[in-house]
Amino acid sequence: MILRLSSRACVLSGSVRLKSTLASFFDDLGKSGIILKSASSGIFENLALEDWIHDHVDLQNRSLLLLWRNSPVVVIGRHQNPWQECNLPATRRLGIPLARRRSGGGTVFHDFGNINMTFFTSKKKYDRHRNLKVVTSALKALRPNLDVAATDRFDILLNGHYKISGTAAKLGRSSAYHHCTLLCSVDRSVLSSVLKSNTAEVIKSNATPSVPSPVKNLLEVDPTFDSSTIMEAIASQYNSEFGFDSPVITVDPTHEALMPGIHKMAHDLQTWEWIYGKTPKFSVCTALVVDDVNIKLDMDVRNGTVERCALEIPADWLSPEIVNELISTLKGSRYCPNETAVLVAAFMRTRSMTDNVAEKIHRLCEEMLSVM
Ligand SMILES: Nc1ncnc2c1ncn2[C@@H]1O[C@H](COP(=O)(O)OC(=O)CCCC[C@@H]2CCSS2)[C@@H](O)[C@H]1O
Repeated sequence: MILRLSSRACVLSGSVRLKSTLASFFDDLGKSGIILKSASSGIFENLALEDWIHDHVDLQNRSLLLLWRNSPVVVIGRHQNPWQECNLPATRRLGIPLARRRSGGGTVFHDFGNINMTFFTSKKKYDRHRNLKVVTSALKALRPNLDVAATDRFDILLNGHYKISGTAAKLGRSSAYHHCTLLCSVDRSVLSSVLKSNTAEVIKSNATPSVPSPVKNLLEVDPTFDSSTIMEAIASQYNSEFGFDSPVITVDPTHEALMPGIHKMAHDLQTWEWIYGKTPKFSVCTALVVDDVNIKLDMDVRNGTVERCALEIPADWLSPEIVNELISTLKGSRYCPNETAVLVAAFMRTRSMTDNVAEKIHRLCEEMLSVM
């Protein structure tokens, strides 16, 4: 393992034969506080890095701060419903991925203008107020007149009104992490368009709802700010708040030899079963209008899969036999536009039907896909 160390920063890389994993490297380093910066801007790699640290690093005798940034992505909380929280057709159109994290809480948008910080500690030392104090003090050290303060729900507000940081946490048996965002120069128009659900009013569920707030970027109040300087200030404030003297160590979360098992962790976070399938049970009830005909769609979705489906369609528009066959096709399928479109296309190919009926089913299917 190579450790390139300058006065305030170092890079870990594995271009020579590795003798140890990241966890044993930390043990050898013997420091009680460590600051890492991820070399990746991929959300799944970065969430996997959090998981890996949480599962493999000894956090009873050390604390660790991870700094990271992502390319554009919507990140939902562990117990949320993506159809309720974001505009999935808009995210697909814009090519913005959706990720489900392991911590609770609400939905946020990230891009390169957003900094993420993860504070890992033992459960005993878990202290969100103190961590947020690191962030607000770092900002005040850079701009003494800046009005930033943490709230009782662990947001950080700018000028008492605009949210610049949101918090979530995961508490394990003996260790914990608190992670938070910091809005420096995020594209706010993309943020608001992807976080505005197109289907929230047709969904009923007990999933955790987000708490929307007016947001602002730090660079909107001071264009001379830049996110690298802010990250450095947070690192240095972390050292002084907790009495550590760690340099910022850059770590590459794709490095399997350094972090055995991390590839699988990143893979698991990208599966449909995790991102959509972990959605708490929900129902969809909506009125669709096809050819001026009113159709009621009523579904129960469990593990992201259609468990019950009812379609109320006038018998003189589509025969009850064909409607029942269509319902049986949808039952057990993923609540997902691609899978539904493929299943309905196969249904139409394998049944003999007039062109007129095929066109009606096609238009009905288009309407159903618009709520998925
Ligand atoms: N990036 C970012 N930062 C701060 N606030 C945001 C952001 N994106 C959206 N929002 C606003 O917060 C609410 C949701 O607030 P809510 O309080 O419901 O949720 C959160 O704050 C969760 C923060 C999760 C932090 C994790 C850290 C690493 S991975 S994600 C949303 O509707 C917007 O109004």
